[in-house]
Amino acid sequence: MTDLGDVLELENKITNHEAFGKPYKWSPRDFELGSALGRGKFGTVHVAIEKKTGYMVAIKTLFKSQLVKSKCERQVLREIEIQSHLKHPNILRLLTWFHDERRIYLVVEFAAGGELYKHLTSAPGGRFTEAKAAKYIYQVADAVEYCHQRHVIHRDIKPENILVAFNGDLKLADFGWSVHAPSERRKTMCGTLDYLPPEMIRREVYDVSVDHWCIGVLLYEFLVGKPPFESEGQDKTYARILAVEVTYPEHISEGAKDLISKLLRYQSKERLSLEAVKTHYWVQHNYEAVINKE
Ligand SMILES: Nc1ncnc2c1ncn2[C@@H]1O[C@H](COP(=O)(O)OP(=O)(O)OP(=O)(O)O)[C@@H](O)[C@H]1O
Repeated sequence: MTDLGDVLELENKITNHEAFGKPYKWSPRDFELGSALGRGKFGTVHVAIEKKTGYMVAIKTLFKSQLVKSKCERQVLREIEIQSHLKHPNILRLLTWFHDERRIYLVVEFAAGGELYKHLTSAPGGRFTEAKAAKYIYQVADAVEYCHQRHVIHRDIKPENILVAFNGDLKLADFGWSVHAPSERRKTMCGTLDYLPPEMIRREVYDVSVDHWCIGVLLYEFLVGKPPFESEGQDKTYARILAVEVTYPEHISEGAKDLISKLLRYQSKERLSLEAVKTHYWVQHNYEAVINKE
């Protein structure tokens, strides 16, 4: 099935969703809107409190006119459809959604720590300790493994798309680029330049293992403070990705290097499984150190 066919099928599902088109019981009046948490391409995110329960949430408001203008309606519908089915402690929960004439409201779990990217840039030396990086990579691998078991590829894993909960746990967010992986493998180019795997640069068909590559890039960025293939121009970045040209600063341990190098494999089939990431000796050893400290 083509990408478009896929999206149309999902759109059809949404318009047949029991909550769609009905004067749904949730409305903005159910929530006390608080301060703005940030701005995205299509609207603003506010912290809010559900009036009856006092439950704290985040509400993302999207303007329909802007979505239509940017031809992103389908992408957003896809994001809603996919995220509403994912229930995992390290995936940002979409609690409910509703819409009025002008806006779509997404009610999501509140992640009090904000973007992981900010945590990384403000950490000493702009990088995480190996213990923290191991905990985080375990949680991301567990969340992504859960997605893959449900045939969902995230395709855009990077620190900007991960939030931090009040208790310090990670919440994978931003499923705007994610897709339900059909049996046939896919060919669309997407994702962030620094995180693109070779098969996407070469515009070849790809599968869930694109996310394994991104977890390798993510771990490198956690430990070094910048992604491994970062270069001045796009062409240079592409060339370095295709050559899998990775250099490790001296402070990176052998265990971390071993794990990164087993994820950053040109051949997608050779990339370590997510189960193997979680049980990798470097992750286990360092994650235990964090648990004992907490
Ligand atoms: N659930 C949440 N809890 C806490 N802060 C959030 C939450 N969701 C979003 N934010 C904050 O609001 C900002 C904007 O989020 P949003 O998801 O709209 O945009 P984005 O992902 O940065 O951009 P884009 O529109 O390109 O996807 C985020 O950068 C983050 O700081």
